[in-house]
Amino acid sequence: MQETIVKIEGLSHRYTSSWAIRDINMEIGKRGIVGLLGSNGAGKSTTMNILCGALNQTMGSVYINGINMREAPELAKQEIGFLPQNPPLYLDLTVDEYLHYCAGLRRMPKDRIKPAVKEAKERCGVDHFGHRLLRNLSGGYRQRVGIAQAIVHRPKLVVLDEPTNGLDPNQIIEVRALIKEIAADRAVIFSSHILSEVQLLCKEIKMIESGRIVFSDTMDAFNNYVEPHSLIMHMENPPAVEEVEKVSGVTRVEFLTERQIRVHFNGDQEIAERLITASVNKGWRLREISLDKTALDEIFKQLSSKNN
Ligand SMILES: Nc1ncnc2c1ncn2[C@@H]1O[C@H](COP(=O)(O)OP(=O)(O)OP(=O)(O)O)[C@@H](O)[C@H]1O
Repeated sequence: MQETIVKIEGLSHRYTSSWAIRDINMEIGKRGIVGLLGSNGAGKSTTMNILCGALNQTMGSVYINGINMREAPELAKQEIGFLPQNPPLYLDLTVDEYLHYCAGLRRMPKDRIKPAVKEAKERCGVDHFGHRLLRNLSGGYRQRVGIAQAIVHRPKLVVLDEPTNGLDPNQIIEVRALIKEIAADRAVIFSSHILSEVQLLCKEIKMIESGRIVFSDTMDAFNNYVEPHSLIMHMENPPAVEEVEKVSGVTRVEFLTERQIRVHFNGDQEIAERLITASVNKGWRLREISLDKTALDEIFKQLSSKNN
């Protein structure tokens, strides 16, 4: 494995009586985008807030580039850029004023702030908005400024908590491209509750459910793991179960309604073609065939319960 920028050991946090996250361990390399995927309330924000020093954990340790966040928070925070779920944008400041202020907060030497703000604005595509008040920017551009404040001090790690939330589809595409670009020379942690978003952006995935890491591997490994192994067929003239089971690759068939069946299969997804051919040849009058999307939710549930 490449050198690590983040090491988390036995991290647990309790807000009141119940645990929000429990015994989280992870290591993150110095380059590329790692996706933190989990449903609402799974514990993503809690983990990221602790990681960035915005929240003190109940138990466990966080090391950023070898620096213990609890013991030397100011030093550790210099290595991190953070875009929280609700970015702290001061709407009465201009983009320039805001980014200067953020660079100052990160203890950048005064003479380095101006060029750093210029570079961050250019990278995030907001250089022509330097004098504009944040309140007069669209949601997509505000988010770009949010990302600019996260990279202005040239941190080695950028943490983005649901950065595409609330953006329209075009803005999402733009922000995604920007995230890819800034990950070229540093580590980015990207959280989302949308699987497809993580699949598009990330090389590695950590899945968190009910406060625990339930999957941690490469995106390829995850995709192999969660590939659907069943599909749904809707037919006007469905045959007996045994007829469908004769199609090569089919392992099990179950009736969901009078005209709808779930077909479990092994291996290749060309099974759909073979089922369509069988249907045409044998007059099953197929109306619809689709990969079983509920199967994915099922896998998420299994992953969570296995690890609880
Ligand atoms: N300030 C708080 N006080 C008490 N409980 C909290 C607080 N913040 C979060 N929680 C609880 O901790 C658990 C984890 O929440 P967290 O916000 O980390 O999840 P999340 O995965 O980021 O979800 P979301 O995407 O909805 O923000 C949830 O059960 C949540 O209700």
